[in-house]
Amino acid sequence: MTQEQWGELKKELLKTVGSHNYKNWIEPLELNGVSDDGVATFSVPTSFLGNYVSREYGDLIQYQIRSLLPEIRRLRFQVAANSAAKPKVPASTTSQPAMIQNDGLMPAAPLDERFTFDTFVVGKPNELAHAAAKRVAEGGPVTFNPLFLYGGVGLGKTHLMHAIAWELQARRPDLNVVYLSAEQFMYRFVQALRDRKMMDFKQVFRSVDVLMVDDVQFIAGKDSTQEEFFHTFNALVDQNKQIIISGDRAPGEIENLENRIKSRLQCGLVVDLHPTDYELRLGILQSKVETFGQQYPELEMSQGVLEFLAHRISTNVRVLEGAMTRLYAFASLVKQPITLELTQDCLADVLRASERKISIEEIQRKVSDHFNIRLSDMIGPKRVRNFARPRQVAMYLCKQMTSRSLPEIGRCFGGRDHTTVMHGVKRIEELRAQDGQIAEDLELLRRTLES
Ligand SMILES: Nc1ncnc2c1ncn2[C@@H]1O[C@H](COP(=O)(O)OP(=O)(O)OP(=O)(O)O)[C@@H](O)[C@H]1O
Repeated sequence: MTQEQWGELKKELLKTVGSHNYKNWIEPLELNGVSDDGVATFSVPTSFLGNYVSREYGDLIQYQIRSLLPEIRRLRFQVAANSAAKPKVPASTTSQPAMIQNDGLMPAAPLDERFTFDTFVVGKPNELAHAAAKRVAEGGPVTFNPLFLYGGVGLGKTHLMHAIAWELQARRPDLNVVYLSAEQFMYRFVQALRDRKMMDFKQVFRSVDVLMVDDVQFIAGKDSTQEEFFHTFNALVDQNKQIIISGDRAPGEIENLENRIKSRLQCGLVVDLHPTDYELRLGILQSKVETFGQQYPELEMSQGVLEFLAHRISTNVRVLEGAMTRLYAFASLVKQPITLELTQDCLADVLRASERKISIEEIQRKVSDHFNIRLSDMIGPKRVRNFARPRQVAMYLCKQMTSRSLPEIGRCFGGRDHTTVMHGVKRIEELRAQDGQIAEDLELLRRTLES
C-alpha cells in the first residue's frame, strides 16, 4: 500500500467515522509499510491509542483496506520508537502489549484490563446488574438466557461485560468465551460474505460457549446482520450456551429491531443500570483516587474536591473519569495542589455542561429553614453565632452546589466581600472534618436540595 493509497483510504474513513473521531484516532496513524505476508503496520504515538484503534476501528480499517487491497490480511499497530511527549494515562491502560494484532479470523475483541469486578464500584443504581453479572460469571449451569444488560451512555455496561469475560476465563479456562461489539459482529459477517466464508463464520460463532455482544442496538435496521444474529442466537440457545447482550435501552424499545429478536432478547433476564446517584459517583471517584495516586504520588486529593465533583458531574461515569484525568494532568503540569479553585478553573466547561439548576436563593431558604432562623437574619449583618454559622453553611453549599463565583455569592449574602465567603467556606470545610453534627447537617441539606 502506498502513502497515496493510505491517504485516499483515510478520506473514506473520515466520511465513516466523522471528523471528531477521525482527528482523535485515525489521523495519528502513520503507515510504516506492508510486509510480504500481508501485514500492514502503522505507527501510533501511544500503546493506549493503538489498543483503542485496534479495538474500536480495527475491523473498519481492515474492511476499507481490503476493498482496495485484498492481499492485506492483518493490521499491526506499533508504538513509534521516537514517540515524544506521550500523554500520561493511568498505569493500568498501558499494561497491555505495545503491539496489537487484528486477525480477521478471530471472533473475539480484546478485553480491557481495567474492566474487572474488582474495579467495578457497586451502589444502589447498579446492584442488580452487578449481581446478575456475577452469577453468570460463575460459569455454572445456565439459568437465564440471555442476560440482557441495558442502560444509558457510560454507566458501565461494557465494564460489566468485560468483567464477566475476565472472570469466566479465570474460572473456566475450558470455555470458549467470545466478547465483541454488535458493530464488530456486523463487520465480520460482511467480511465473511465478501470472502465467501459464510460457512466458516457460522462454524466459528456456533462453536462458542459464551457469546457476549455489546451495544446490540447497532444492528437495528441492518436486515441481513439481524437475520444472521438471530440464527446465531438460536443455535447457541438450543445448545444451552450462555449469551450476554447489552443495549442502550430495553429490548422492546429498540427501534427497527425485528420483533422476533426483541422477544428472544426478553426471554432471559433483563436488568438495567440506573443513572448514578451521588453515593455511587463518590465511591467511583474514591476508587479512582487510588489509581491516580500511583501515577501522581505528588498530588493529594481532598474529600471536599471529590464531593464537589460527585455533586456537580452527574451525567455519566465516563465524564467523571475524564474530569479526574484532566484534573490530575493539569495540576501536575502547573505544579499546583488540587484545590476547589483549581478544579473549577480546570473543569469550567465540563461543569457548565452538567450544571444543576440549584440557585443561591434556594440554598439560603433551605438552610434558614433547617436551622430555624429567619432568612433575613441569615443574609443580614448580625454576627452572632446563631446566624453566622448557618450563613457559613449556606455559603459553603453555594460554593459546592452552584457555579457562582465567590464575589457573586458574597453579593447575595447582603453584599459581603468575597474574602468573607472564602473564610466561611474554609471554616465549614474544617468543621466538617471535626464536628459530626455539622457533617450530618450538610449531608441532610445536600440531599434535600438535590431531591
Ligand atoms: N460502577 C462503576 N465502577 C467503576 N467504573 C465504572 C462504573 N461504571 C462505569 N465505570 C467506568 O465508566 C466508563 C464507561 O463505562 P462503560 O464503557 O462500561 O459504559 P457503557 O455503559 O458501556 O457506555 P456506552 O453506552 O457508551 O457503551 C468506563 O471507564 C468504566 O470503567
